[in-house]
Amino acid sequence: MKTLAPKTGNSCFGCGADNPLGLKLTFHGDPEKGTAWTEFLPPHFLAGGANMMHGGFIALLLDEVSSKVLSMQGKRGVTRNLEISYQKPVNLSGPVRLEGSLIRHEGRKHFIKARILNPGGDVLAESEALFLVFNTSS
Ligand SMILES: CCCCCCCC(=O)SCCNC(=O)CCNC(=O)[C@H](O)C(C)(C)COP(=O)(O)OP(=O)(O)OC[C@H]1O[C@@H](n2cnc3c(N)ncnc32)[C@H](O)[C@@H]1OP(=O)(O)O
Repeated sequence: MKTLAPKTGNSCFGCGADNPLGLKLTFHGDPEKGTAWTEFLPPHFLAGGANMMHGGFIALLLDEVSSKVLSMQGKRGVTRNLEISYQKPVNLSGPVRLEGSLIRHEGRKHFIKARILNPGGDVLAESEALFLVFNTSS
């Protein structure tokens, strides 16, 4: 098990310590299994309408936890493709859990699935992403 905490000098909206507007998320994961996860209480400024999270921020969270699957393994890459299924509203009055896992990789191409769950274990949104990794030779 590995933990990635926000670092100074990193202004990433999701995980950096130096973004005053950022979420400053800490992630956990298993590099060998290719997994990453976190739990947090979404701030209300992520709202889209009523008490629901904005769809763009849902995409951000799925992208973020997907990228952390790679970070856990010491890999650096960027999102080439992100396909999202919005299944239920993400309610802003309770905590959410983000989970990501590596499906497979072909050289630099890494295929990663992710999801957002509520405390009852309901899947609210899911994604499949293609990340292109810079620092891999296999
Ligand atoms: C540094 C850490 C930051 C982490 C931040 C968290 C993640 C992010 O939010 S990153 C920000 C958002 N992403 C970006 O800004 C990336 C913008 N895009 C780019 O820079 C480029 O498109 C880049 C570098 C990803 C890829 O460019 P390029 O090397 O030309 O690759 P490209 O040819 O377009 O596609 C790569 C491969 O994916 C394949 N591919 C593309 N889409 C798909 C798809 N939907 N399904 C399967 N394969 C696909 C292509 O066929 C190609 O395959 P092959 O290499 O075998 O021919």
